[in-house]
Amino acid sequence: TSTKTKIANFEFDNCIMNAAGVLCYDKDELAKILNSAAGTFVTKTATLEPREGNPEPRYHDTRLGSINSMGLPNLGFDYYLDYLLELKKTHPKRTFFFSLVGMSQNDTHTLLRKVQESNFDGITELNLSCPNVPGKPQIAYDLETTEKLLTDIFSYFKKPLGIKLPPYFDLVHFDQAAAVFNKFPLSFVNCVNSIGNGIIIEDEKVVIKPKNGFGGIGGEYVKPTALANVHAFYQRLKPSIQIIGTGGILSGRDAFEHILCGASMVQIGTTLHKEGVSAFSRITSELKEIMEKKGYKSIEEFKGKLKYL
Ligand SMILES: C=Cc1c(C(=O)O)[nH]c(=O)[nH]c1=O
Repeated sequence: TSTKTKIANFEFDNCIMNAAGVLCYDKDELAKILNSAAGTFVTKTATLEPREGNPEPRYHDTRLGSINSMGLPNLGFDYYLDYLLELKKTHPKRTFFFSLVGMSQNDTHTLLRKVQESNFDGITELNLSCPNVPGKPQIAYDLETTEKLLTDIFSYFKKPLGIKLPPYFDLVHFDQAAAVFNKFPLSFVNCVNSIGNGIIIEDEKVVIKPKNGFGGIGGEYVKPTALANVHAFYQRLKPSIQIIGTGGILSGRDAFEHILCGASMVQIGTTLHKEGVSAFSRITSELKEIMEKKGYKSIEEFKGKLKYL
């Protein structure tokens, strides 16, 4: 039984990895994932210049998940590119994900042109769904802007590229979004980013400082929405655009459900933040156990095979 997978024609020994933003801020954190049971890693979403992010407290775990309004703190594009190029020398056979977004469309083009011209030969994940930069709407909720951005990007960007999406909640929005994405040579869509702008309260107070306590929700709260987005896009997108499933994965069972809905790779966020990298080996062995019980030798045998009543 193997949990190996392929994304953009790259092979990974394991279809389980981290979600951008969790345990991927610097080289030390990324090295922990590199040396864990995870199949690969994605960096914290990088912007052109380093960012401090929002005032703390800006992350809070709850029994059922998490809330965050980090505000895109990161060490800047060059830091992550340098590390990724270093890894080409020390780990030439491995493929990694580089998450990025500009604070403006121009910045996004500057970043992607830098990637295009660099020796980075992994996979780029363009984050179209950060819910926590005050004054900046989530790009992917504006399909006209998204289409224009992708049109411009694919006029010069020729390396593997996927997009990180916010959750959609309306079947017509799935149709409209899929119609846009199907126009482009995307390697994947990653569903879903945190559910934007929830509130968690303890006693009479919010638990995070930014935005009067409004923040992105992750964990058990979001699995039904994550599974629906994975499956909706799996049903609607052309086969060349794969699905990465993110959201509410605490166990091998949850990973199994994401793959059943059509995911070719699954990403762990809140659970990784709570448990650390041992979550990767635990979830992988739980998934393998389920596959063995059901007689599945590879994830291809049940990927997308969700049954209807
Ligand atoms: C990249 C910004 C994001 C952040 C953040 O840095 O606040 N939090 C999320 O839950 N998702 C994001 O995409």
